[in-house]
Amino acid sequence: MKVKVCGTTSVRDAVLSAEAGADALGFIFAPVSRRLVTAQVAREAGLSVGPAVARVGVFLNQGLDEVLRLSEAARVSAVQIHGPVSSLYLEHLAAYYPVLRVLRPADLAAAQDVWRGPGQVTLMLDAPEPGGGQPLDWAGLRPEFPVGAWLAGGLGPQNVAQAVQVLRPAGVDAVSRLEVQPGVKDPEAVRAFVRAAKQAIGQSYPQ
Ligand SMILES: O=C(O)c1ccccc1NCC(=O)[C@H](O)[C@H](O)COP(=O)(O)O
Repeated sequence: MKVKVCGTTSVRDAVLSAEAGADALGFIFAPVSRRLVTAQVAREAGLSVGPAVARVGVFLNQGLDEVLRLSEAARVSAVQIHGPVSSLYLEHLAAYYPVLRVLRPADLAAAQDVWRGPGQVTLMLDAPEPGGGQPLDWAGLRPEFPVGAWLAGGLGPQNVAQAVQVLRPAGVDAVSRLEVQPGVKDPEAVRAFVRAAKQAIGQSYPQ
């Protein structure tokens, strides 16, 4: 199971998350976000942690040209796509980058746009408001939670172990419970989140 720390806006926070053991850092390029980062800062932050840590560009309702341009400029290693997009959009993007496709649980059944062709598209289930800190109903989601999917939505140091035990996601992602203010990490919360998530792996997955 992978652990992603999202909403990275500085070199300091990138290094902090990497040293805490995060497998992936999220850089949000959606203009509506309070954690918006420039491609230049994301690139510097990504370079500061080295190639073992995935650098994920996060997008919401943005066109392909913009996603590809910003991803190239920031030198990300994967992209995360929120909002309605077509299967053609995902197909195109997956030719360039591994894709984390974010859906709300309500959209899961009708998700026709999850790409199943060549290229890597991984599902992530998140709350309706990205970065809003609202946990999903893990028990209710259990029967339909897709194997290999990631989980986000209101995860933090206090609850990530329980979420992992219930759903056994392939990855977890969090932002708002790891901050002192939007876009600024709380070092203790980041360390505790990564530690709790990694400990939960040992207790929740068959060896
Ligand atoms: O966090 C944002 O501001 C944001 C804005 C627009 C699109 C995506 C955004 N965040 C994406 C993430 O990956 C968050 O980590 C995920 O939604 C979970 O957030 P939280 O519930 O606050 O942990």
